Amino acid sequence: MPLVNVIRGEQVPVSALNVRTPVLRVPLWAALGWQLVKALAWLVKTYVRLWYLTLPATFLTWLYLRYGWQGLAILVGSTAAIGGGWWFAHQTSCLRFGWWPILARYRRFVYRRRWQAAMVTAKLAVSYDRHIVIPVLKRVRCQAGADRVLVRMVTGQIPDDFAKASERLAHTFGVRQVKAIPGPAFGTVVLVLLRGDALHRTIAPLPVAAVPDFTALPMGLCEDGTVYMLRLFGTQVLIVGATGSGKGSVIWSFIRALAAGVSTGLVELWGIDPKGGMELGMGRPLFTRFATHNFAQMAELLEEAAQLAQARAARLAGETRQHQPTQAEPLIVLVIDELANLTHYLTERQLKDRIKAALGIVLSQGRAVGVHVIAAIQDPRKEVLPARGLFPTRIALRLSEAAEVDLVAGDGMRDRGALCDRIPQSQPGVGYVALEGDPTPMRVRFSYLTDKQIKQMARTYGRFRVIEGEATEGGAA
Ligand SMILES: Nc1ncnc2c1ncn2[C@@H]1O[C@H](COP(=O)(O)OP(=O)(O)OP(=O)(O)O)[C@@H](O)[C@H]1O
Repeated sequence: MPLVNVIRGEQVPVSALNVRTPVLRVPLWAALGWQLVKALAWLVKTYVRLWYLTLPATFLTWLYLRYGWQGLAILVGSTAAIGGGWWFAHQTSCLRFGWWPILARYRRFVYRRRWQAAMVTAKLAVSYDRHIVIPVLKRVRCQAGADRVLVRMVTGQIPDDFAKASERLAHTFGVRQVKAIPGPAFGTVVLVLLRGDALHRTIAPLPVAAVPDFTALPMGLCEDGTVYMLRLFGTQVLIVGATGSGKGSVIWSFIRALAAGVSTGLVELWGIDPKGGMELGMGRPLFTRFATHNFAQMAELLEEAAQLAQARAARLAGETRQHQPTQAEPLIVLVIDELANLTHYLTERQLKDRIKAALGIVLSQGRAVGVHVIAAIQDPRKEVLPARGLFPTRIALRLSEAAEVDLVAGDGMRDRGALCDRIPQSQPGVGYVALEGDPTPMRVRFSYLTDKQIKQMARTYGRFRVIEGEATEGGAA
């Protein structure tokens, strides 16, 4: 039997004052004296612990007693003037070192008040050896639209326990969403409590970089206000979303990020739009190859891409692990809208098999040799898209069922906060992505290009095209 049991966490007393049946008869004055000493000790402890409240209160009381109301008025006025001056002179530092820390103190106080009840009702309190132990609220940091609460978990808990209770916690603390991410040290978890919504407005098209960075293509905005960058090197991209979820905006944000590369010949876009060119048609001059009606031609296009990937792989084997695009050997990107038309709905069996085989080769061998696929699909089920596992990067937009989320984003992602089935229809272009090195999904909104902006982009950056097998030189649509 261990001498001492170590259980990290905070013990919840049964009540503030515990009275036991006396074993020894203690005189009343001694009992009262002891309680008085305890009360004094508690007062001193609280005074020191809440120094950020007690010290200013002491100072204000002294100021009032010494100088009266004038003293207080001068202090409040000069503090407001300094704060206002700082705000107008340098807003970022004012927020970072002035406002956020003050707000964090206040929020810590608010969370602390509800902490015990929240942990117990969210089933995050642990009962051990007749004691109730709850996670410890360690620190609160505020930032625009979100609070980050560092929590030390009770021994035996893992961040996923908090992820599973995130919805309860969101309701308890009155915030829009709670995300649980592993903390900086073992045994800790960071709860990100999201308040406002940086994504409620449509995101305008982002600037086009003169030379695209294939490791960081700007696509839209993350909910923490940063730009969402997609890494294309080494991956294939699948976009999944119900009808009207904004799959088109992901495709066009992506094409825009590559547009300068298209005009300089560093990138070739090959478009496959089985819906008759409804989606990609507006940007035709950007595409080197384009197939919209003829499925045989789509199969040929995919087979050509597969051969290219195999040839490049054979040539580069042992030389490099990542192909670097040049004008002589550009990066090929197959843009496929409504992939299910090729892999599932197509009735001609032979053609379907050819397409599946070629797609499998491109997806598996093209990643490292500069032959990439970005494909959109509505239905993520395995029978609709058998090659789903060959897309390392998945973008999950609004989905109709909760069960689809893990199919698309990965196991446990819904529990970790990818609430794709909760995205309102009024927010097209909003979805969840996994960022590198972060197991929790990030909510993003992709930039939206109007038809006019797409045509304008095609005129500016379009180069040449081969449509349904016929070559047509020249940029203008
Ligand atoms: N990122 C976005 N920001 C704001 N509005 C958007 C965004 N994306 C799409 N929309 C709006 O939502 C509508 C539907 O979008 P879109 O047609 O791209 O969806 P979809 O997923 O491609 O649908 P479908 O599967 O039917 O083709 C658009 O007409 C547009 O008005």
